[in-house]
This record gives sequence, C-alpha cells and structure tokens, in this order.
Amino acid sequence: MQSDASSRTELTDATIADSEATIEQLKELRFNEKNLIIYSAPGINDELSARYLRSFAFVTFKRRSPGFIGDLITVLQNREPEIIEECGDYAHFDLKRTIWSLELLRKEMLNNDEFQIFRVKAPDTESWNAFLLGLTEDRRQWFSAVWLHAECYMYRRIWSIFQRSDTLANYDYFGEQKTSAARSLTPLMRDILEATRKLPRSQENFQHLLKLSAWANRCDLSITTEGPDAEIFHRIAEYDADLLADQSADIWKDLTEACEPVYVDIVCDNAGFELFADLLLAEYIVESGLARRVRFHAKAIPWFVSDVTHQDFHWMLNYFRKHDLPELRAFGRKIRGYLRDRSFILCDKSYFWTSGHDCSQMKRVQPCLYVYISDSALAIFKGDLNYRKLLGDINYKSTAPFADCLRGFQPTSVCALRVIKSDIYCGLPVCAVEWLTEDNPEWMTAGKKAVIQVAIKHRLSSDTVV
Ligand SMILES: O=P(O)(O)OC[C@@]1(O)O[C@H](CO)[C@@H](O)[C@@H]1O
Repeated sequence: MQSDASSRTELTDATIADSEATIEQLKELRFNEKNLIIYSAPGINDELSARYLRSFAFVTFKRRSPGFIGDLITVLQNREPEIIEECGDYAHFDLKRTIWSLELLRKEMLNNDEFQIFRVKAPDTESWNAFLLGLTEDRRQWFSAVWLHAECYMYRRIWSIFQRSDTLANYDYFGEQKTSAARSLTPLMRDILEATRKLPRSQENFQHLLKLSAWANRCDLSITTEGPDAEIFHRIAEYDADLLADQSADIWKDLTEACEPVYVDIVCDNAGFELFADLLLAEYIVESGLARRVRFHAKAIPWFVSDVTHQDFHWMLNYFRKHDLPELRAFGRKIRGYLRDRSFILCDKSYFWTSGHDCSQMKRVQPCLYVYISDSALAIFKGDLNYRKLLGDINYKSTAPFADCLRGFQPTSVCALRVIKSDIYCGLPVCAVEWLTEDNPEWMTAGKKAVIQVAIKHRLSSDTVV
C-alpha cells in the first residue's frame, strides 16, 4: 500500500511531466506558426524543404542536424589531446572558438535564421556566395530553403568554421570516423578480395559487382551507420528483392556497345566499404576490358560525414598497400599500378560536388566539368545525396522516368546506384511507394531499399575523346 506522501509525489511528477510536454508542444506550435510551416508533405513536383512538416527535411533540421552538430562538438571535446598532438598546442584555443562557432550555427538553425554569406577566403567562397545571393528571399532560411541547398550549406558552414582557424584548417573532423569504419571491415574486404580474383568477363559478374557497389552505399556514417552484412557478396542475389529498380542489364549493354576508347566516371559517395566496392567494380571494368579508364570524383572538403575526400582515397590506398594481409597488400599495389598507368584517375578537386547546385546547373556553373564527364561512356553517381543532386531535390511522381528527372543533365549515360535514405524517388513501378508506405511509413529513410537506374545516351563514334 503506498503512503499518501509517495502517491502525492508520483502525482506531482506526472503532472510536471505533462505540463513540460504541453509547454514543448506550445513552443513547437509557435515555431511552426512563426515560420509558416506547412502541415503537409511536399506535393508532386514541389522541391523538398523543411517548410513541410511531414518531410525528412523538417526532421533533419529540427532534430537530426542539431543533434549531429552537438555530437561533433562532443567528439572535438573528447579528442582534444589527439587534435593538439596532430595540430599543435595552439589548437587548444582554436578548438574553443570552433566549438563556440558550431554552437552558434546550431542556434541559427533552430531559430530558422537567414543563411550568412561566407567571409573566410577559400577557392569556392565566391561561387558559394553567388549561389546564396542568387536564392530568392523566401529560400534563404533553414525551414524555407530547398533541403539540398540548406543541407549542403550546413556542411560548407562547418568547413568554413574550421578554415578560420590556423591550426585546424587542414583537420578532417570526420577523419577518425571514416578510418575506423574502414579498419573494422578489413576481414570482410579480405574475404571479398579472395572471391573476386581473376573473374571472367561476363554480364553476370559485372552485375554482381555493380550491385555490390550499389548496396555498399548502405554504409554511411550519417544515416544507416550499420556495417554491411558479412555475407553481402555471396548473398547479393538475395538483395534483389529490395532492388526497386534494376537496370543493371541495360548498363552492361550500354557499356559493351560503347565506342572506344571507353572511359567510366564514378562520382564517389562514402569512404570505407563503399569506396572499396567502387574500387573493386573499377578493377573489374578495367581488367575485363569493359573500359580503358575509370575516373573517380572525390570531395574537395569533408562532406556529409563519410563522403570520400582525396585524402581518404590516398589513405585507403596506403592502408591496403601496407597491410599485413596479402590480399589487401596485393589489391593496394594493383590500384597504385592502375593510378600510375592511368587506368585509374583520381580527378582533380572540383568544388562543384560540394556546392549547393544540383547537376542540372553543372553546364552553366562548371562547364569544364560537364565537358570532362561527357568524354566518358558512363557516369556512375553513387549514393543518396548524389541522387538528390541529380533530381534537384524535386518530389517527382514515383513513376516519373529517371531520364526525365535529370532536367537536361545528360553529359553521357548517367547511372545512379543508390540506397534509398530520403523521401525522393522516381522511375519506380506503379503503386510501389504506396505499398511500401502502407507497410512501413518510414521505409524511405531506413536504407533497406535501393535502385540501379540509368539514362542512356548513345555517343556517336565521331565524339572525340581528349
Ligand atoms: O549520400 P549518402 O551518403 O548515401 O546519404 C546522404 C544522407 O545520409 O544525407 C542526407 C540526409 O541528411 C540524405 O541525402 C542521405 O540520407
């Protein structure tokens, strides 16, 4: 039998909890009203934006990104000794100011403040400021902007905060997460290397490695964070049930019919296991004679936590080359050989990939990159963010043809290998989205479904390749 006093206390606690919840709800209602939040999901052909309450974009800037910035601050605080070791004693003071600036950024986001132009000089400062100033008034805040623009702005703001400090300007604040994730998957990478030596040229083997590269996109450090299934390579066919679109046969056909010399471009996404799978696919493409060259596009700055930078690419190569396991050492040496004989190219830094622009703007803002990619027979875009850049974060009808959603971006055949992690899609079978949503309303951010799509561009043999 509870005493009166303890039951009164419980009642008081429950009442306090209820009133706190009510206060929180009132705050949210006031925020939504003040910031003109629309109580629906984006309509067909609307751009994704946190202005829509029922959108992943709203959840991102209301919860995920403020939490992510808080976690980044905690990581910096906990890793201060290692950072001082790497960047020098003065990093102690730069860290304090960096953390203070990150907390300011977090507050700006939660207050739905207007985007600020960049003042720290960097190769892309001018282009980023032109982009921001080109946004209409009603698209320059966190909860009104196109989601893609705001999310890219956030990661560029974080980089500019580090750029402002003398000691931390070259510090990759996502580096430790990327390298430890890669190290943890060494046994799996060794097993897959053993199973893929001297694979004969066949459509089946190509599709197998293409699907591995697609599903490896599940391993990012911002959404799915879980590692791949230890049997992913041997069980890849079982994943076909979760491939909502599979044009891998069309991609094989397009590549085998391409005019010599055949180049393939891979616009990379995540470091670690996904980069390994991309290197494996590229090795097969070159070794089986499907292409003369594979050219990798990495990010110029730390991006969306786990995206591959040039530094990550070289770290992975050295990690393999110097590893105790003979399979990894041999693979590393082979990649270095390909880089030396230009079978593999790590393309020069392009700040387009870390701009706010979507791909339909490339011809206008970075024409040289567009022409460069047009030299390839196939451009493979990896991952969810690149998919959003291809579609311009437009909420197309789920059955809209992939080629139509590129809005004129067609330097060559464009392929997307994407695990679905955000609420945008196209080229899906009729009713697929409705059925999946009925089954699990959160399916599109679970990273359990994927697409392999391609928009074919037949190149005339007269196209010169420089
Ligand atoms: O490009 P990736 O690594 O496949 O995914 C990037 C991502 O994690 O970031 C955004 C959500 O914040 C989404 O585009 C996607 O979920």
